[in-house]
Amino acid sequence: MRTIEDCKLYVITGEQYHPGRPLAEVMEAAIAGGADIVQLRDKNGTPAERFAKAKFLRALTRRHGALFIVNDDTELALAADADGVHLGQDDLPLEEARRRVGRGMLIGISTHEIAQALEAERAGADYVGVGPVYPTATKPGRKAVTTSYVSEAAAMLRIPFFAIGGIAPETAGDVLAAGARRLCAVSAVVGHPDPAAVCVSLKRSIEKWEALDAGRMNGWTTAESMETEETKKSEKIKETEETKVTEETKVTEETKVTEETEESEVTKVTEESLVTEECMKTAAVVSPVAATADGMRIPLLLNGKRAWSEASTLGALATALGLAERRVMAELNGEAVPREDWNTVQIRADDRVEFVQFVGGG
Ligand SMILES: Cc1ncc(COP(=O)(O)OP(=O)(O)O)c(N)n1
Ligand SMILES: Cc1nc(C(=O)O)sc1CCOP(=O)(O)O
Ligand SMILES: [Mg+2]
Repeated sequence: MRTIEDCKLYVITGEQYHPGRPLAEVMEAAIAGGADIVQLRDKNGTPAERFAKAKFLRALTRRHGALFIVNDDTELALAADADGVHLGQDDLPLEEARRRVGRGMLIGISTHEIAQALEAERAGADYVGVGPVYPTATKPGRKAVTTSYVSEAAAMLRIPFFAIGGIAPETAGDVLAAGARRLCAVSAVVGHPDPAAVCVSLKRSIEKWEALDAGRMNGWTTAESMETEETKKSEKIKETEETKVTEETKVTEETKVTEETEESEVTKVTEESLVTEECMKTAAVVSPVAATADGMRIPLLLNGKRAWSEASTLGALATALGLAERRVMAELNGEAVPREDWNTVQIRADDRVEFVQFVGGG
């Protein structure tokens, strides 16, 4: 059976979004498209109706190896043999819910700010919802937390979190760029004529970011591994550097050759050429795997790669990367920033920073 860590796409029922279309058909399509978790959220049904739906969804999810969570109601979760229960800030307190459902059942908690999420983690929640990221008709009147809360959650939580509220194929990219790796949706999936296709699209977006993470973990040196590196004998380090030619670096070499033969004036600085191990020694920029929960690092996209920066200005970041004296240009969110402004331009969460270096030309 799937564990909560395995689960990336979470779909919640919302029968108001598919009038005339059976719950069974919609949720089966969502699972077929890749939903890993299904939650029964039914605010209007009678107890008997809710029990019947819960029993049905339990059987459906079990058949497909997906998890089944009941919203709000620990008794219904137990009666239906669900995998877990989801509780909001105004629902049953987590400690009481744990007492009722025992250790074997998952408990998820809705959170709308980082303090609530850290408290849920401390109190033993198995996962948290982080939202609503965007305003949503499914939860009217609740203020959007925006992607900055997603970034905080990504930097500070150890337990899995699901970004929720206005999640759709159109918004998923920004939410994933902010650091979410798990998404939860209602209307975009169940209100769509083709719920399976929406799930496939959301799942692909998540997997794309996971693949980027994996590439980064191979390509980046973490603070911890730097220490290990430094204890190695210098010959050994040299030997490793000579033999460590990854597919990625090969591609970079090929790209460089092509660009040089085409005599292009500028080329985007690659991670390999700029964010070297020397840079990493400053620990001002660390890979996601080395990020700690001190909350002081700014999440950003550095030359297209996710990074956490302790530097708060473009100038400090360039210095930390060893680029301050090099012939490079800086772009912040697609706009070139003159070098004389680097030290005054602040870096904010989710900024896109590109360092671009001159090659050849006049
Ligand atoms: C995964 C997930 N996250 C958040 C919620 C919202 O729970 P809550 O704040 O209790 O609001 P209601 O859903 O009960 O209206 C959720 N259900 N699931
Ligand atoms: C049920 C719920 N809880 C939220 C929270 O932030 O806690 S947002 C939400 C509704 C999500 O619906 P949709 O995908 O249609 O926007
Ligand atoms: Mg609730």
